[in-house]
Amino acid sequence: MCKAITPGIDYSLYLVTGRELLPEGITYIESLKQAIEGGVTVVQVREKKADTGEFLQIARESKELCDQHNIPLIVNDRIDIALAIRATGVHLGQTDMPVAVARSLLPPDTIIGVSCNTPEQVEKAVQDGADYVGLGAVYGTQTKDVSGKIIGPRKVGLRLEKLDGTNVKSVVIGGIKTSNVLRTLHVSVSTSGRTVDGVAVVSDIVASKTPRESARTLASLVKAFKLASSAPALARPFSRQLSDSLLHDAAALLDVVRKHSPLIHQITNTVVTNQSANATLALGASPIMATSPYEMEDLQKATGALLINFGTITDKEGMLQAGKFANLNKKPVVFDPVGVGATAYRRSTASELLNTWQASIIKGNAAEIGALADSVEVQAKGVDSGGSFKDPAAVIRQLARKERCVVVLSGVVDYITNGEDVVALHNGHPLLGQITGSGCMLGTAVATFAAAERLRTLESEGKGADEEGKLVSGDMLVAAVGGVLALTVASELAAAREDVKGSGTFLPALIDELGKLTPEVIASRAKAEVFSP
Ligand SMILES: Cc1ncc(COP(=O)(O)OP(=O)(O)O)c(N)n1
Ligand SMILES: Cc1ncsc1CCOP(=O)(O)O
Repeated sequence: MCKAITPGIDYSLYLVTGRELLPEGITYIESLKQAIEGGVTVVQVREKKADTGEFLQIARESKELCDQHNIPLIVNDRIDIALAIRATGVHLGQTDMPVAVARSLLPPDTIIGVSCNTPEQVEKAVQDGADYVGLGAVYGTQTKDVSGKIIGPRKVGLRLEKLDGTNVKSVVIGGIKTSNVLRTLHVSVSTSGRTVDGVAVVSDIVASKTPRESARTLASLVKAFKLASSAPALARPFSRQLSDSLLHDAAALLDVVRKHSPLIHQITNTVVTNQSANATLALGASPIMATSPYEMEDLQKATGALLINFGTITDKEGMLQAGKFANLNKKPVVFDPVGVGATAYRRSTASELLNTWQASIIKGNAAEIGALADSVEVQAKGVDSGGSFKDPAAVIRQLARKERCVVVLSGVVDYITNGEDVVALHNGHPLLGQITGSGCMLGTAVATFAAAERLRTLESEGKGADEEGKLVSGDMLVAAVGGVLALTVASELAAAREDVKGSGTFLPALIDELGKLTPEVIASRAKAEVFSP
């Protein structure tokens, strides 16, 4: 449909009003004024209970205030009110007036936004000529009944894909707040790399006693995210020489581990807890194996990184809380979805965990990675993997893009990707496959190196201007390469020892060799191949 060119609205922080949520002691207009002063970039007047006269009055007052601050005003549902106050736009739901009818009634340059819950609704909104779409509900919320309509942050990208090749803008809505806005923006990306233009918020601003500060915090996080994501991507075009520098950087992290001895918080399975804690100590870090949800808020302030391994899922609430607070404190989160393909409960738990927090690195064997990537090529045998992929690089790249994190595929050859470059590591000894928990120790080593990489970045580069907009500092590809090399190189050294006669003597020797490793030994023994897309 042919329509006027969209004037440049800044959708970064889109306030949807909600008078019923105002705290005692603050008027609607005062709250709106403070929100605008705090950095709201567009306002929608949403009145679900007011009669026409009252709605008109509120809309008029809102328009006057918005005009004073040069902020566009959108009216929810009501074309007549939008016309009466000469609003910048209207926002229409799926059961409201069709876009074409609204457009025929409104001045030609009026902005029309449409609520979309499904990808098909986005497709239709585009065809109908919407200027922007409100995608939601992303999370549950008390502000509106969204039962049966919660998308989850990891599914926003599927809706954004429908905007490819168009100039239609998008905001996410539903349960967005200061504590989840960075994670929501980070994961709301289509496979083509399209991100949302802004976040729409009701309660986190309107129900606040200090709406100016609430809006300021949200606005600053959205701005910081945009700054961080517009920074040039990893400036490490791969060549043989650069792969050497990657290996060197990865190996050097061992010295950072030994210097800082970061606390590595591990919620892991009962089979391997002790051995993973010993591996952490041997590398030079400090293990803490706490599982209670009640201590996660405090703990994540002190940790260097978090490992969540759900081999025996007895403490799901602890896993949910730990990851949430690790994200809030910008600590790396390594997820080891042990046996995820084996049961429906594991699959739904993995989904719940990944919807609640952002993993920095996902590590799994072929069956686990296959299950998360929705591939049926490799099947699980209990928690073990029953084979390998024809094109492992393609599978992990796709998963890394979908989950917006680094992915480690463990096996005879270990593959690691950030969604673009893939590193294949050919280190390791077959005895690793003959002891229980070697995969879990790999997760421990990766988490330890992730903590070191974060510390190295903060130490060497300080808090860069774009740091506020990132979920975690540092290059998690380098961290994952370092962690995998540490364990696999140590396994080769352990297996070569004369006192190692089989898997029984191999495990203590492995712990010893982890303790004796040096960055030089890791770098000199690393056998790596790097593939760029
Ligand atoms: C920006 C934005 N997105 C979605 C909505 C929801 O609109 P709708 O589906 O029409 O539901 P109500 O808001 O009318 O209850 C919105 N208002 N704004
Ligand atoms: C209007 C609307 N549409 C989908 S969710 C929602 C309410 C969002 O409110 P909050 O930001 O308080 O979760």
